[in-house]
Amino acid sequence: MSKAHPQQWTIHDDDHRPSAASVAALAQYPTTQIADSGGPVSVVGPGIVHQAGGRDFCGPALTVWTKPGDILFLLKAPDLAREGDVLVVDGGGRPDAAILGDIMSGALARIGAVGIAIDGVVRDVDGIDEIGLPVFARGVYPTTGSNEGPGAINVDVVLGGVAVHPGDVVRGDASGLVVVPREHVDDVVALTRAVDERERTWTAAMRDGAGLAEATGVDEVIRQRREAVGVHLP
Ligand SMILES: O=C([O-])CC(=O)C(=O)O
Ligand SMILES: [Mg+2]
Repeated sequence: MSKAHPQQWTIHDDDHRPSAASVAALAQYPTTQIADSGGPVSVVGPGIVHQAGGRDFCGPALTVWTKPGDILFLLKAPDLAREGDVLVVDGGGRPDAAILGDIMSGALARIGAVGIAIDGVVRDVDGIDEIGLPVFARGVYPTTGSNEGPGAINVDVVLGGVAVHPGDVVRGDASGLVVVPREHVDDVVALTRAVDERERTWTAAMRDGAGLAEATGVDEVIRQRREAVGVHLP
């Protein structure tokens, strides 16, 4: 949990967002297939999970770093948000001071933000459920913390052990969160399409009567792995 950031007190408004078409292409695929793509994808560490609102979103990151438990720069963040954005907050994982609730979520929803991912805890879950904006965080806690800074907006942050740069694309669904660097979104879409096609082939084969092992070609993999480790069975 860091109480300082090299760019604390900074607010950037540069637009690093990838094209809406690239974001929409990535949004077609679930986090699981994106994570399986083998491309330059970060998987947000365990512990940051769905807390309130919807579950499904995909959009470029508007990043906030805040002193753990402080809400000053979260209150400013909606001024920098654009339609389609995902608010990503590095709150150092602090568990005993909520840094977002239904008032902030409502302000972001009105601007057209599509999701919120917080390395920290949140509150006002019922209100956020009513608003519907997906919120992922480490947990819930009823009291807020301080309102004095420092913080920073649109700087490099860490979410669940993963680096997030402003404009990187965050995809969330019921399985979790993945982050795709803004300059690699199209590459990851192409790699993920191949995963989807492979899974469709398996499903079609099983629909035609194949078992799981046959459909996935796993017998051949087991044979090769046995050979590799030098096990020779009849
Ligand atoms: O956690 C906080 O202080 C913010 C809050 O309650 C809200 O946005 O409704
Ligand atoms: Mg509140």
